[in-house]
Amino acid sequence: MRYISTRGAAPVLTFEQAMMTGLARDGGLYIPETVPQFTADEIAAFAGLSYAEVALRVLTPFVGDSFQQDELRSLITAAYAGFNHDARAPLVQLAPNHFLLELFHGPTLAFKDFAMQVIGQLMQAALARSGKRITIVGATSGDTGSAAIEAFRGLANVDVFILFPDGRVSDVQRRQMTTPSEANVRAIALAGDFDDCQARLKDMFNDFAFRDAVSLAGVNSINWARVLSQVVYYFTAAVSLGGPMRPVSFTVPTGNFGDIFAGYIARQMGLPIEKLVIATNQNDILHRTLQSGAHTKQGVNPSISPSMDIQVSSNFERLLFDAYGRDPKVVAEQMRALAEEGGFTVGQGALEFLRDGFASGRASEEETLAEIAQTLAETGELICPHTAVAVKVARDYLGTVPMITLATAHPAKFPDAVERATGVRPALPAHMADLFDRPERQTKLPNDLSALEAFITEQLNP
Ligand SMILES: Cc1ncc(COP(=O)(O)O)c(C=O)c1O
Ligand SMILES: N[C@@H](CCOP(=O)(O)O)C(=O)O
Repeated sequence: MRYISTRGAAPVLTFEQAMMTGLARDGGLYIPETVPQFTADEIAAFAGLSYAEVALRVLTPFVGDSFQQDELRSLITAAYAGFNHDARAPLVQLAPNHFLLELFHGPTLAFKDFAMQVIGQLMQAALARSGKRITIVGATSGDTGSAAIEAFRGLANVDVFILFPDGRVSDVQRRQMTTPSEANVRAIALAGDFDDCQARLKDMFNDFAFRDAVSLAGVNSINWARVLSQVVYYFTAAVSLGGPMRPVSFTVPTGNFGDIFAGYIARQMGLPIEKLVIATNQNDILHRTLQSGAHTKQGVNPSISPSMDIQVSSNFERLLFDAYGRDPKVVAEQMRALAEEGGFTVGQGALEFLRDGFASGRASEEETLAEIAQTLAETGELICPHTAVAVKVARDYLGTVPMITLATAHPAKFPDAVERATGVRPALPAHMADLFDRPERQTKLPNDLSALEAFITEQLNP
């Protein structure tokens, strides 16, 4: 299996190389040259298997020679050992044809654990073989950061720096990043929004002198291995509702477009998915793009679903690559226009491709609060604001095909919003019960590449 860049001017890599490289050296994102296919019988055979075994079958054709089967099996098994639900990703029924896919039973209570725990295992195995040391820099709007810290804290050959937007994550999310005491992990509160964090991260990758000096690695969904690991739960969920003989639809709360892009890959691999619905909060660039064809930034507007407060949606580049018939020149030009002119217009053929593959909707702040209350009243389920955005949008697409809405975080990560909507303050699980008693450690830095690089360099060379 070979990996190519969406911008067409970076070396072609193996799975392991793409995982360790992060952003391609031409600024693009790595993507498999071809997407492996499963037959209906192969998918049907997933029924009754453990989550880890399905993950092994889904990952294997993408991994190629990078990991041997037995090694991959034991790494995946270790990755999911710390989840606190036997099914790992259980389904809960909300209505006759509407299901919630609970993705918050991992150690940091968000769907990020599904991929980050796998990446943690795979990267450690690759580093043990190479004897190298890496510096992971991550950008987070709240959940990627804690999942990355959890997966890599305490490791001798990895340093982790997480950039989060100062004042724009929930208190629980911030404390998950600032309270771990291991010296190899550092949380940086950046004066800016998530788009600034992600832009500075990409700037670091594009500064080859810095990148090479610190052996920079990425664990955002820039990294193909992140997206790949998220493909698995589309299969387990669909199969448990009768797939592939019975099609299903998914509604996905969307920000950086990694999670729903994983659903798009599952569909390409042969999983019958009728609708893939993009659900956005008031930061609705993706919904507006599907409606009008204009992909135009309007500035990030802080919301009660802060992890989705994103306007530069990184993985949309991977979808555009396909929408334009895998023409890297068009992608590179549109990404230049987004960065320098604030947007671009999607060409007619590409727009039809997007509309054939996806539906979309948006939920306002009021609608999100109302949905948290309505879901509790109707079903007894307490949902987080990100999940509520998706449940609200999904309601417009309910039909005869089962709808699976992704529940991406535990409500206790966003207790203020949930309490405001319902009067109920969700409690943190036992392993995090003392989170607010633990001392915090963070560094506040300006939204400035030189300042960030200087801080990281100094921390690595005290
Ligand atoms: C809780 C939660 N829901 C939804 C999303 C959006 O996912 P994605 O960025 O993959 O579109 C995020 C951030 O990634 C998140 O943390
Ligand atoms: N919502 C994310 C933003 C980063 O997304 P990623 O999938 O690219 O890591 C977060 O919680 O940090």
